[in-house]
Amino acid sequence: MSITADATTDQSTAIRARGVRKSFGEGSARTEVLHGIDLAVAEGEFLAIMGHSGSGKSTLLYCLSGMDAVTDGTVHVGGQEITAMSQKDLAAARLTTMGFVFQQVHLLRNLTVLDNVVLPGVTATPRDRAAVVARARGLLERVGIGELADRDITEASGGQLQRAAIARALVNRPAVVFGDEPTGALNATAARGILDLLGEVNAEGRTVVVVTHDINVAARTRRVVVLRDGAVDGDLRRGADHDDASWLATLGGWLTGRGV
Ligand SMILES: Nc1ncnc2c1ncn2[C@@H]1O[C@H](COP(=O)(O)OP(=O)(O)OP(=O)(O)O)[C@@H](O)[C@H]1O
Repeated sequence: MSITADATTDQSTAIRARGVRKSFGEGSARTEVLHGIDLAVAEGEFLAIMGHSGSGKSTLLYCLSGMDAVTDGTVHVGGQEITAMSQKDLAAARLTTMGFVFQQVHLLRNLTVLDNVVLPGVTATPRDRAAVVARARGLLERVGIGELADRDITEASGGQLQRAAIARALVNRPAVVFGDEPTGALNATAARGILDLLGEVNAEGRTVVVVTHDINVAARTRRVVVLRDGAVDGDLRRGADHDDASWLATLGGWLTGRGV
């Protein structure tokens, strides 16, 4: 894998975006959606990206995770410049160092719950199938759906499927987990379970970055970045003196002040 060294990116910085611009379309239809984003996310941080619909949250998440190419600027993940990687190296880096949880779970309908979790594991380490299967079963137990492992995914509820998606995201032990509205399709009880899990994922040292419209999701994180029209409009961290209630209240007032 080609690695572009970056002496100015601290090893403890999980994600570093510099001057990230993203445009869609060609010619007169070309629109710039991200206008030069600078953002550093420390290892182990739990960050929410908020902002109005269309402000560029998902686009930023996709640029930070290499799911989408930037138009200009650089992104480093774990000290490696993903914006300088070949498609092949980027695919390998995404598979082994990043996990993804989306609003709509993209599980394969013709596979069992277990096989969906196993798939990215055996793709990363094809000769390790037995170990991957054992790890996948352990993860399904951990996310509370061990009994569904050998079932068809059509037999699982939305909340159970999202738990499976988290297990799948963790199977290669990624340093960073990205979530795009991970609770957006769930009822309040199922959403709370998923947020508890993401909190645990973060507590075990993984960096977690979620895009959300929901203050209850943001209140679980320790830092909230607000985007407005493709630029960073605010960056708030939970203070050491904040308990859950005062952090939620502070966040609510701060977001209201930004019109979010
Ligand atoms: N593939 C694409 N092609 C063209 N335009 C796009 C594409 N993806 C996003 N956009 C545009 O970029 C802008 C930002 O979209 P994005 O989905 O990042 O916003 P968002 O803040 O995540 O919105 P939402 O909260 O509604 O999901 C929007 O105007 C959207 O129409």
